[in-house]
Amino acid sequence: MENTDIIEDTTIVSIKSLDSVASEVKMGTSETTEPEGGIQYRLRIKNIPRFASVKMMKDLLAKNGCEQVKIQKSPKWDYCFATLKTEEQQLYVMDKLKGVKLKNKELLVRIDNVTEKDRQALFDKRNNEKQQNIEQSGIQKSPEEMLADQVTPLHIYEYQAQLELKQSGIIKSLETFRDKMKELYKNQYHHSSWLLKEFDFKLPLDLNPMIHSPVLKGYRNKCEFTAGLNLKGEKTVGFLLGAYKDGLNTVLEPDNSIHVSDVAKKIAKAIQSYIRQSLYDVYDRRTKQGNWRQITVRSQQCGDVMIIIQIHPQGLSKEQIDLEKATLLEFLKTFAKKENFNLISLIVQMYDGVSNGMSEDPFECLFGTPFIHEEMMNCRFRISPRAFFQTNTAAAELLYQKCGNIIKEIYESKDFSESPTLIDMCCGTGTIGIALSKNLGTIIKGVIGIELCEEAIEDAKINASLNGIDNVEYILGPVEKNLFALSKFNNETSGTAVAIVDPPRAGVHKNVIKALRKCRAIEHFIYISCDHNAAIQNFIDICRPTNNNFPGIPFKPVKAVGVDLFPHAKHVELIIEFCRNRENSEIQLSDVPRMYASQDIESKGSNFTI
Ligand SMILES: C[S@@+](CC[C@H](N)C(=O)[O-])C[C@H]1O[C@@H](n2cnc3c(N)ncnc32)[C@H](O)[C@@H]1O
Repeated sequence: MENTDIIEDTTIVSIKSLDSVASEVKMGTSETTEPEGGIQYRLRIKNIPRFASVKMMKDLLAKNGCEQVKIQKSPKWDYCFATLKTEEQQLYVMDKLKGVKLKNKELLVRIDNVTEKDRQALFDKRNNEKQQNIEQSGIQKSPEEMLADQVTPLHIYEYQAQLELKQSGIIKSLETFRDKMKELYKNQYHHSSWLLKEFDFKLPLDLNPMIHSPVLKGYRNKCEFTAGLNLKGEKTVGFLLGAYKDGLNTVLEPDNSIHVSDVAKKIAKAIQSYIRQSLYDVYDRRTKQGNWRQITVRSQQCGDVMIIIQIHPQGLSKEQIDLEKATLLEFLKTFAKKENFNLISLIVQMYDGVSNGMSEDPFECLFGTPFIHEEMMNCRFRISPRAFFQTNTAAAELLYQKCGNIIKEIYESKDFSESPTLIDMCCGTGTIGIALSKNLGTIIKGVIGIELCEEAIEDAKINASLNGIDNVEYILGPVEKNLFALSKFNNETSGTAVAIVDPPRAGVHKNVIKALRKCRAIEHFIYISCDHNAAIQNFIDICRPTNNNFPGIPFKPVKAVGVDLFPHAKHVELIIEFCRNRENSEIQLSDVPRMYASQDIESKGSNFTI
């Protein structure tokens, strides 16, 4: 639900001391403690490329003896902020960055401290600006309509029109991809006849009609609600209207949110009434006061419900916290019984940091098990609180089935001497590998899953045995750092492999694409993207001509299909099947469609633009 452009690294603020100066600098180790005196010791680091990521800046600082500094950077900025806990640390970092260059440009570092008063004034200014913009736009919308536009921006369209909009978004991304490929293959038409083929929409692949979501209302199995104040100043559990960065801090109930399930709405309302009677305030992100922060409800298709309540412990004694937990537990157990839902897991997280969302702080399970289950594709999956699970189970089932059908078609249509190993990259709780292994039988020889989230990997291991899949291996860590899982297939005897890459919105690191290209055992793979626009660069790198940076035989796209997991919202999942592009003989003139044939292919191709 959150929408933040600013990528913020919220890890602890501490500096590794490399010399005697540093050893005098005593660093705190917890990000969660507020800076002394309400001052944020901030450095503005200028002269950096816009594309520099938080990680790149962190690595640069670490290389210069400053480790784990909190960095804020938006992809649009040619600067970033580094926040330190004390003035000493600030001066230390400033000193260390003197004369340091990034991409041949010397960094410009200046102190840009923020006091609590400044921060609140900025918040108020943005809030006023936002209100003025709304007034000036002349569009009179109720707060409920504004919230609906924000969380389900396509809600005003009929479902068919929503699908058409999403399909045209996919076409646009694929056209951008196609145009870029044409540029890259400009003088190498003999390697890219696939770009000349005209499929539907003049795209160089078959784009199938969108697969609809079988459920249009209340489909989300996970909702993150904020505890805050509504427009009347009453404690409310629901969605934040607008974004905090715009100075907005109002929370509205999810009653009219079409994608929220009935059970999640009921739970939000019940916890709201509980909080309204509580002596403790909701957490105010402007003043950083208050206790009730966030309520996450996971309500699975199979009936399992998990509730996670996040509380800021400030001002509360241990006795008060214990009493609150016990009262909450009784309240929610009774409520679940009365409303007849299956409360499987009630979890509390105490979190005193300033960032929003789920933190790394521990969870305490007050009731039931620290996980729930979901059922799909004839399988049962355990899901831990931090593990990713597709938010629309019924539509995710269609997504996985489609991937299964693609693999089935590939391996049944050709005479493959042996079944491939399925490499499930970014496997979450192991859903795709396990579901396909179980449903495709001997077509899949075994599964290797790679995933960043430790809890998800633990779930995946349990899920494999829950579903009787034994030929599995799970690797914990970022895919880009575990590429041995692919390179080990370069051995002649290691057999064949098929990969499914299902990364988060930004796509995968380019080293993953390079490794896929270099992996001799992979002839086909499937890329599932939940942000086709952001994935274009990955698609380009998958198919670009071979060079020193991108070795290996390039792939070409074969077919694509959108699967709508998010009715009323803008996102859509896009599946693209890629296969190795083994053409290396010059294409025949007769292969060139008429629109290109008029150009002089024989004239060395240098002017020939595909
Ligand atoms: C879109 S989800 C897909 C999960 C799974 N395939 C499914 O369908 O449930 C992306 C997953 O990638 C994981 N992830 C994010 N960055 C990663 C990385 N660099 N390496 C490995 N996994 C990553 C996330 O934790 C998340 O579980």
